[in-house]
Amino acid sequence: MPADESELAQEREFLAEARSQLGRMRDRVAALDGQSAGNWVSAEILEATLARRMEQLTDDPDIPLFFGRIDLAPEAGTAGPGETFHIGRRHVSDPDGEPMVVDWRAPVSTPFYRATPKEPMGIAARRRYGFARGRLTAFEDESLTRADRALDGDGDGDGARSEILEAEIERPRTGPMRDIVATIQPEQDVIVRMPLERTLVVQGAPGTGKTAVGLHRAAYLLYAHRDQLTRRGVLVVGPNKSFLRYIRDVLPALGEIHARQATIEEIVGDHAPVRATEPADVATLKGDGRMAAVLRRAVWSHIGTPQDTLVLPRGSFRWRVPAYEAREAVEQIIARDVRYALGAAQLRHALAHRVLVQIEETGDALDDRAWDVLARTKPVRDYAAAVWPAVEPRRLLFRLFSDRQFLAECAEGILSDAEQLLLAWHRPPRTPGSARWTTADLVLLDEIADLLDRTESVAHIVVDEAQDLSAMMLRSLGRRAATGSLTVLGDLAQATTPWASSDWSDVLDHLAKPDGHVEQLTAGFRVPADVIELAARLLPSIAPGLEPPTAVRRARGRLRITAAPLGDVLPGVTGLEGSVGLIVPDAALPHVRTTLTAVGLTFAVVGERDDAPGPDDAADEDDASEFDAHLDLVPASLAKGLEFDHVVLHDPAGIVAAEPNHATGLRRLYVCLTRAVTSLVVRHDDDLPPELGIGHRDETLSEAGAATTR
Ligand SMILES: Nc1ncnc2c1ncn2[C@@H]1O[C@H](COP(=O)(O)OP(=O)(O)OP(=O)(O)O)[C@@H](O)[C@H]1O
Repeated sequence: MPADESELAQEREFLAEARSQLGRMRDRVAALDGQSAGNWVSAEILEATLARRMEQLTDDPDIPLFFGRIDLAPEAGTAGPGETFHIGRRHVSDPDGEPMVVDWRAPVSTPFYRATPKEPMGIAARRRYGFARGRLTAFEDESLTRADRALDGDGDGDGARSEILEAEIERPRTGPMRDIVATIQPEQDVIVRMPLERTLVVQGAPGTGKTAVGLHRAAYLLYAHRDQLTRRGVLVVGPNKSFLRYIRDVLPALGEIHARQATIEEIVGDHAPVRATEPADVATLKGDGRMAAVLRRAVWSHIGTPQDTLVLPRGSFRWRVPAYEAREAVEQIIARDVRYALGAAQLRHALAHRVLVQIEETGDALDDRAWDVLARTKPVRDYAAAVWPAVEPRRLLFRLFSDRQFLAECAEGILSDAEQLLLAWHRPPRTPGSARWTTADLVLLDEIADLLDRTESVAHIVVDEAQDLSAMMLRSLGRRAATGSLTVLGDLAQATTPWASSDWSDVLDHLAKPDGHVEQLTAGFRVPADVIELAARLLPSIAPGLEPPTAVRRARGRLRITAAPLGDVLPGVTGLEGSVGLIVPDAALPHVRTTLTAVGLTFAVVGERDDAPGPDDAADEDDASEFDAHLDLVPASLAKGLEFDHVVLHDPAGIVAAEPNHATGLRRLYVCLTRAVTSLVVRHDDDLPPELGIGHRDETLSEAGAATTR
């Protein structure tokens, strides 16, 4: 048997042994009894821990148990080889507790991702494994010792190109997003393993792995700070529900099921259901950071100045707190800058305390309970409520939008008259209950709720496509990470909302994390060079300071620009291996759907399930996803974050025109152009936007209907 063959056989044996040890670990956990804990609380915790452990130990035969190996450099003065570690998705140990596979997140695994010949990090060699359906089929060794590499003639390089890595990068895409745990690149790994306390922004061009890195960072943090993060929570925020369905398998595949994945609408959705949309200028103003000051004023404007004496009858006595003392108490509480609702409670206690002191002066000794009892008496409650009335978020926002005088008082010096006019309802609903709230309203309700009562903070939030969030949306996330940190992912060139950010330091300010810092990713793992080159022509118009990604895919891709009818273009694409996305202007969806049906193609429509009747969760728990279809029909507004092996982009001019202004339209087009992994067909009837620099429609048309084919 050749050396490689016998080595492969040994590795297969090792894999089989590791699998059986994983089975043993699982059996052991299954035999443990959660009820053996001392009391019901610890029993419940133990049962949950055991259940999680069982999930982590589940062996999926299609998922390789390990994907890499590092051979430590022998210690100085020792003769034999150094220790070796197999790196995998989870830890597997033998019956003596010795590790057979180490978790990719363990510190010992770091050199697998980061070591280079220049910085070998104590390892002599790195091995990568090739798998086909869970079966080990190949391995590839890379020496990191200078002596070996000098013999190969590349002693100073940063690392050899790995065929296994390339195969992974080039693999045809099918189904929802997958993890990249076997091939995380050094600059990505640095971000993944940043300390938990660090809030960071990851700016990166399309396909540079921002989403992948953000999710792996969540998995890493859950591993490195297991107790804290499972107790306090991890939140992954995505731009829409179909995107969340696209990424939902990544964390579970990494053994992590305890992160909540939600859209911003879902996060603020507890306050009221969204029942309306509104013009972009109104929504933009509602998302402006100045609204925070308006709302603060609106909430605190409720506090009145005590004018009367509080009279508290108790037995045959009538205790009194004069108005000036009550005023003093109110001022002191306001100066403490507490939340509004807490302030109300403190006022009750301050008034009660003044009564308590008078009672004690008569020689009666009272304890703290008496203080509480006094604070809860009706005269104290009524007096405090009159001075510091309860505020309900919906009622307050209802009043702000329907009472011009009140709005003017709250917005004076903050919003112009024209802006106030924009906010005011012209035909106010009759009651707060009948108001048709918009998403921007819900975000304002969330701000009000936080002015009243502190919002609970989770330990870490990963926010994707963050460039699209308004200042007020960012504030709502920032407050949910007030005692935690965030990983903010985005690309300013892909900003497509009217309220989007154009500067990451503003984003950090709105998140209340001004010390956060910005990392950049530049290597593009998705979009082939020819497609990037086309999309990058838009950059000077949409984001002058930003660079296109550097394509790491070896294939330059296929790019075709044609005016041939859609029905003629599609059959040539749908027959190809890998997923196909047909991206169309939202308004063209019904018409294109009819065309697809007419030519007999089977397809799924991205986002369609969001409109389906019934509870959202039912749709989400349903296993099938639109991303399991071979052909997806994608409204341009939902293309962000997705990728397909082959993309047909229908009617670019229509995609641009659908946005409120040309710059946003071009950014939407940039997003749509950068979804392709292997091939892109741009199909158009109208002239292409001049920024693409392709010239007139006639020039792009060849007789065959495919002028630009590379
Ligand atoms: N290190 C890597 N190894 C292999 N594939 C990778 C790597 N990094 C990223 N990818 C792949 O590149 C593709 C793009 O990644 P991802 O969607 O995370 O990029 P993005 O920067 O979020 O893109 P966009 O800005 O378009 O949302 C995915 O298929 C991902 O699996």
